[in-house]
Amino acid sequence: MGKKPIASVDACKLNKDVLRKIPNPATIVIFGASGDLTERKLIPSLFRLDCDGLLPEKLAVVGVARTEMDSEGFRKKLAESIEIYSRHSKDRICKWSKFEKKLIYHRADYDNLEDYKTLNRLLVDLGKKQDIGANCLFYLSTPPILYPVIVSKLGEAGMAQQSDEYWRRIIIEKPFGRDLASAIDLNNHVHQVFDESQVYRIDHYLGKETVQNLLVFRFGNAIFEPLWSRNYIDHVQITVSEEVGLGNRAGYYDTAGILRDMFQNHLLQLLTLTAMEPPAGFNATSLRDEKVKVLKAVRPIKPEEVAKYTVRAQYRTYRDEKGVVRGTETATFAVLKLFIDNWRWRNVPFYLRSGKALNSKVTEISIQFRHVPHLMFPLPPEEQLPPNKLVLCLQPNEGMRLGFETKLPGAGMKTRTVSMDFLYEQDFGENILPDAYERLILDALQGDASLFTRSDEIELAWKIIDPIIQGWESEYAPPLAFYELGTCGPSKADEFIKADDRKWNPCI
Ligand SMILES: NC(=O)C1=CN([C@@H]2O[C@H](COP(=O)(O)OP(=O)(O)OC[C@H]3O[C@@H](n4cnc5c(N)ncnc54)[C@H](OP(=O)(O)O)[C@@H]3O)[C@@H](O)[C@H]2O)C=CC1
Ligand SMILES: O=C1O[C@H](COP(=O)(O)O)[C@@H](O)[C@H](O)[C@H]1O
Repeated sequence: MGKKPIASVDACKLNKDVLRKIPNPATIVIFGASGDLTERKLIPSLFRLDCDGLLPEKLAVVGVARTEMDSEGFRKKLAESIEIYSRHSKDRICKWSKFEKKLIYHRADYDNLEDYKTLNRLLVDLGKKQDIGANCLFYLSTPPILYPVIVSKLGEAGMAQQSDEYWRRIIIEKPFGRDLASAIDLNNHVHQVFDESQVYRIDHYLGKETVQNLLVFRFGNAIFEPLWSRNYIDHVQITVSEEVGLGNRAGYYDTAGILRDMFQNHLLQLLTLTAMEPPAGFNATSLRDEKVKVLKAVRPIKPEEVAKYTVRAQYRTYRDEKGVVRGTETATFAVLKLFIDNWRWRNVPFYLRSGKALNSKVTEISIQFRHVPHLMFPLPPEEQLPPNKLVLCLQPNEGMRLGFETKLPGAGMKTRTVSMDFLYEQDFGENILPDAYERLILDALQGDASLFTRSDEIELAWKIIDPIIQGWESEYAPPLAFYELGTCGPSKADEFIKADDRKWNPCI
């Protein structure tokens, strides 16, 4: 269509302008600072925000972990990872020397109160000497088993308390609990120390630009919303396919599996944003209230129904991976068929599908419309025109595609499916999309919890997932299917949707 891309320099400016509201001076304290997430996501995101001038001048980042290291060692380790992982490393590496001065390492044992008191003295010192003040964002980036003890010690050391002059906030990484009971426990635990308004439960999918664009697409345009219901939509497919396998996360993954790792959080979040009613305003309460209504309306799959509504599978070599329990039944691929029992979505199936070690990395939401009610064009008996399809691609080719029928030129009335496409890269330039963590850390510093999950959302999501896990661990479980690495998943998944006279959008 020969779209003219906006020059990427303008796109960068556009992006910065949208986000530009520099937070007040603050210290960010990362627990688990010697770990993978800190190195791969958190520090690179903070660095990029700093490069883009979106962080306050007066800022300190204190990394806390048990590993013996000093601040120099911490900076050196991260500098190496910045070179490897940062998308803009070559252009920006000179800025690193300025940024790294903000990084401080504090060795601590997570259960030692004395270490927290020393940490507190360090924060007070930084606050005074560098004029940062007392605003503090704690980031829990340790294995989840450590969350309760860290929260308790922060409370005991008096570090969670805020005042009219300064704020204290805490970001808690996923997974938030491993079932409903443990999530409630963790919520209760956290609420003994922090008020809900101080708590930011992160689901990095909500920080993805294209996920937020789903809101603009639905509620910033008048033409799609009237079609967005059972009256026009036949079914919805939400797919998160990954090429990566287990990596070095066996300890966590083998006890979690795909439902806890991906469905309880990311896939259900995508479902809520796709299905929710228009919120009255773009603020944390309105958005979260609407998402909660969707989760409440999801028809639970009972343990005895799992064979009817789910597929579970494992990639062929999973059991040979290091750290995996021999003969484990942990699923690395799943399909769920969910229904939302409300006026808008009654009897519209939402097929949720995700898996590891597949043939491509794709995240997309595919809205499949109904067939035309009456076909006036001559077609052989039993044949139908393909229905319209709207695909929202969240990664990697971020954009949207609307498929519709056109007449093939020439004699007769033959048709072909064509599409209208929007690609971020084409309209806004390359490398325009910030990493999800950039957006979310910035939001937390600014006190905007809209893109974080509330305690009731987390608990409702577990209420949907728990009975399925129970069913999978019971006599009602569908047989575990197997699939080869680098394929589209098990044939069982194809049979599952075919039984409903539908087929998967051919993305994976
Ligand atoms: N990595 C990722 O891509 C993602 C991670 N997450 C979540 O973020 C959190 C952090 O992830 P990640 O960085 O990968 O985790 P790591 O396994 O790398 O752990 C982070 C740090 O925690 C400390 N630690 C690890 N195990 C123990 C233990 N048994 N007892 C005490 N301390 C321990 C270690 O530091 P030290 O020994 O120095 O104290 C380690 O460097 C997790 O909750 C994870 O689920 C969420 C989404 C993606
Ligand atoms: O939270 C997680 O997400 C990643 C996938 O995230 P993406 O941004 O790369 O789509 C997944 O690999 C991991 O297992 C899970 O814990």
